[in-house]
Amino acid sequence: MARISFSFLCPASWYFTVPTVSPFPRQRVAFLGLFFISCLLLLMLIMDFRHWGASSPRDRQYERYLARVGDLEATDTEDPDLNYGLVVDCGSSGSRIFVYFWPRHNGNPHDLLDIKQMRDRNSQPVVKKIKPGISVMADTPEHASDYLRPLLSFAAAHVPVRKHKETPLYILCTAGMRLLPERKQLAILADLVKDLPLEFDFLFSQSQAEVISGKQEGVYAWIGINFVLGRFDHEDEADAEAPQELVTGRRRTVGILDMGGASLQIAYEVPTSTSVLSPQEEEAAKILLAEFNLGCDVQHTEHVYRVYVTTFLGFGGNFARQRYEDLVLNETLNNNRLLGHKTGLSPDNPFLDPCLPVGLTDVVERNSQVLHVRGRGDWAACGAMLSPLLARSNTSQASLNGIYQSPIDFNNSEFYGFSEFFYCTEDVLRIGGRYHGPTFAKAAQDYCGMAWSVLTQRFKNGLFSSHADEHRLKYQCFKSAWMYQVLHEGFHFPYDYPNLQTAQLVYDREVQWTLGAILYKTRFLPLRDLRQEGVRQAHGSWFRLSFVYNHYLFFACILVVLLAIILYLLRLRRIHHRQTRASAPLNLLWIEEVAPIIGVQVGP
Ligand SMILES: Nc1nc2c(ncn2[C@@H]2O[C@H](COP(=O)(O)OP(=O)(O)OP(=O)(O)O)[C@@H](O)[C@H]2O)c(=O)[nH]1
Repeated sequence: MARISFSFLCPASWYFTVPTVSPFPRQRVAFLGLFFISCLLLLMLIMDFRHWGASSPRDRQYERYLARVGDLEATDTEDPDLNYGLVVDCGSSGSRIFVYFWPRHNGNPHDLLDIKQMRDRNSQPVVKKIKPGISVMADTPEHASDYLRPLLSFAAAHVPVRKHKETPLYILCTAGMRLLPERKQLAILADLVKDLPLEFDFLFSQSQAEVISGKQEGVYAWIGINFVLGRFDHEDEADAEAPQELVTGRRRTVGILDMGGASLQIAYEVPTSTSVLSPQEEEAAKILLAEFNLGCDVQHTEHVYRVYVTTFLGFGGNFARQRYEDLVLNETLNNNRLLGHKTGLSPDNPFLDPCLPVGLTDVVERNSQVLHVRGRGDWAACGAMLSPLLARSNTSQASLNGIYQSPIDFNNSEFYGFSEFFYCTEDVLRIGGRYHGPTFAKAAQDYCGMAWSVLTQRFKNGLFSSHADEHRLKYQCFKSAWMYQVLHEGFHFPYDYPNLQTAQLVYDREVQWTLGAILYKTRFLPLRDLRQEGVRQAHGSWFRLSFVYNHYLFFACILVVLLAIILYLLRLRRIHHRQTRASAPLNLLWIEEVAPIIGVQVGP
């Protein structure tokens, strides 16, 4: 048995033997070896391609952590690769501008743009708020652009000037404007479209200034929070932070409750097949369902979401108070007329309002009618008085205003409450975060029962949140009772529902519907980036797959070449053996022929 050493290829100890009895098996072994190694390499290549662009779950979690930390840092305005976008939220109680930015799209068509709120040099979010709402310009629409100027000047000072031209500006108006006649809405928007481009260089056209529907507002809020929570990530089960959150291969999304000054929104994802409905309910459900694709391409159907979304105009905290005052004024004056009373007609005979803190005095005026009120801070009585304002119907499938509500699985769901849901729990009660019905009710009841003089003293002593103002103090009792009624009586949330978080910041990001709006409006931008990238790489794509780019391919080539050399050497050796055997008789012949001539003796 001959031993063939491959020491020129491998370390000295890496040698193996091949029988030399027959050259055929030896060659077969070599071929088998080549085949085996090639398969191995192919497998490695396939695995490498599968994971191309994807990192391990641990890496992903670490990347997410880093991204969250990065979110808190000042935005690098020197970075030429950053894009910016502006959203003005023109609400009923005020207007705010949010400045967002995002780096180039990462190239994965499954991902949305990584949009974040811009932070200034001091790492503070770039946001500015003004009061009152834009609807105050209803009678002087020609000055609407003057009203918004402070907000846009503020944004212009933060976004790098070289980026202004490519920075989209969206002016989106909500319930305050919705309540105006259409003619007045259009006059305000027309003034913005005409005058703002004269002064500011942002990317802005007529379609970018609009009064959005409550349904849109709800969907945007839903998109915003689910994006911040990473619920649109489509990952392997092993990658999920909480694997039970995964439903049919994607993460379970959270629902939202958003109570503004004038309107209220609820939105949550519903399964494609809901329980059996009557034809009328089926019809109602269709109107209240929004189906949309967050993918950058219509073909990416894994980004299609079906969301139940409803808006209730007049159910926001401030507007609900107005409706309540209307109700109280009308009922009191009617009773006065019928019973000959004089309740509320003078300060010394006020209407005792259970929804105001004890001792707080106020005057309600409607047209020429006046009602004097004084708080008596009775949480239970306040709740009872609010009940008619919920306008519920008798069916259990309906929520506020008798509107059909898609079933919520209260044992397997998660909700976030924004705006008034957060302010009511946090500003003065300081129990924002995880909501617990009985705890909230107790704290709100205690607040209502406090004397107004005590509350104002506590306010002066700075015992409440820095966001709390006198308006909050005054209406906290009413708003907390309203929020409680809406949640439990209107939307049928169990009193001990454990999965509601009230929030303004999530992972230190301010979660507003405006974030969802810009995500939705820029959802096709990744497609544009991907196309550009595609064109750029058209020539380089083969090169990307070449051995210079992929080290497995590089090693594969080297091994193939080396194996080819080995085979060649084996073949040479075989030929050499054959020749040696064939030349042996010749040698003998040569000896026989030549020996006599030169006198050599052959043999014994
Ligand atoms: N504590 C606190 N209260 C706020 C803040 N912003 C607004 N509010 C108050 O919360 C109430 C509701 O305001 P928003 O949530 O901004 O609602 P809006 O956008 O004006 O109302 P809609 O047009 O119905 O969406 C108002 O009474 C505001 O005065 C804030 O940042 N902190």
